[in-house]
Amino acid sequence: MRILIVTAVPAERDALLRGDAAFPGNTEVDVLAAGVGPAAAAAGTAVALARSPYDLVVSAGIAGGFAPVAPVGSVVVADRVVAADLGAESDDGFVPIDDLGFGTGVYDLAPELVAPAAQAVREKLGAVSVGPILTVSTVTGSAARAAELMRRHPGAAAEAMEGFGVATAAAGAGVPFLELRSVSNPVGPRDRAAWRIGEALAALGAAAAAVLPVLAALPVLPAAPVPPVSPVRKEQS
Ligand SMILES: O=C(O)c1cccc(C(=O)CC[C@H]2O[C@@H](n3cnc4c(=O)[nH]cnc43)[C@H](O)[C@@H]2O)c1
Repeated sequence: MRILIVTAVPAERDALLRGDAAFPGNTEVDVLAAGVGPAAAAAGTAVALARSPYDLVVSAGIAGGFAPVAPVGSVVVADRVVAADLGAESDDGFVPIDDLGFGTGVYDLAPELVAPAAQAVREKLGAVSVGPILTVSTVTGSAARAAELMRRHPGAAAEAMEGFGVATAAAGAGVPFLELRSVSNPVGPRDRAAWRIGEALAALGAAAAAVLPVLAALPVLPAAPVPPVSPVRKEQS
């Protein structure tokens, strides 16, 4: 089993590398800090997958948590990732890219991965939230925006900036995907004093240490069909 974990920044990567985890001997876990935001995450993941085969891709890092589902210091396992600001504004509100007819902004994750990952975190840390994790390009900074996201995505657990990008690259390669986050701040009014990054990085490392041996012991999920990537050659006139 070869697992690629994609974080945004080196501090997240190092928290994952530090955590002690015992895998079966045939397991390899690589951790890539690909940059902040969905574009950097997608590009970094796609390059890593093009260079080397993996059986599973995990987007991991810190996140904002939606109250009361995911308090600061808690851990979230996504059952769905949503590109929450990919679409169009209109007089009637936000129109998701799915409704525009330009593809999808939603990936539902395999229950065969989500359930054992969540169970592993629950057993080790005592609690876990399972729910949609939103991917945004702009960090939410107001109560109004947080309320709007919760209205559009009932049950949303957390908000971060990379999951959908990593998931898109994984889907493009037919590789199963999971997102694992620890909560560093509440989603809501901007308040840098309220961030608990050290606490969140420690929780991330502990969660990964719990989850990785469980994932490594699972049967490899079959590769999903990949969408075509077919450039068309322009002829000289
Ligand atoms: O300047 C701010 O107000 C601010 C508030 C929260 C996070 C940031 C970041 O620039 C961190 C981006 C980085 O961390 C993840 N992250 C952590 N918390 C959140 C959040 O509330 N909303 C979105 N992303 C968050 C994210 O995945 C990035 O990798 C700045």
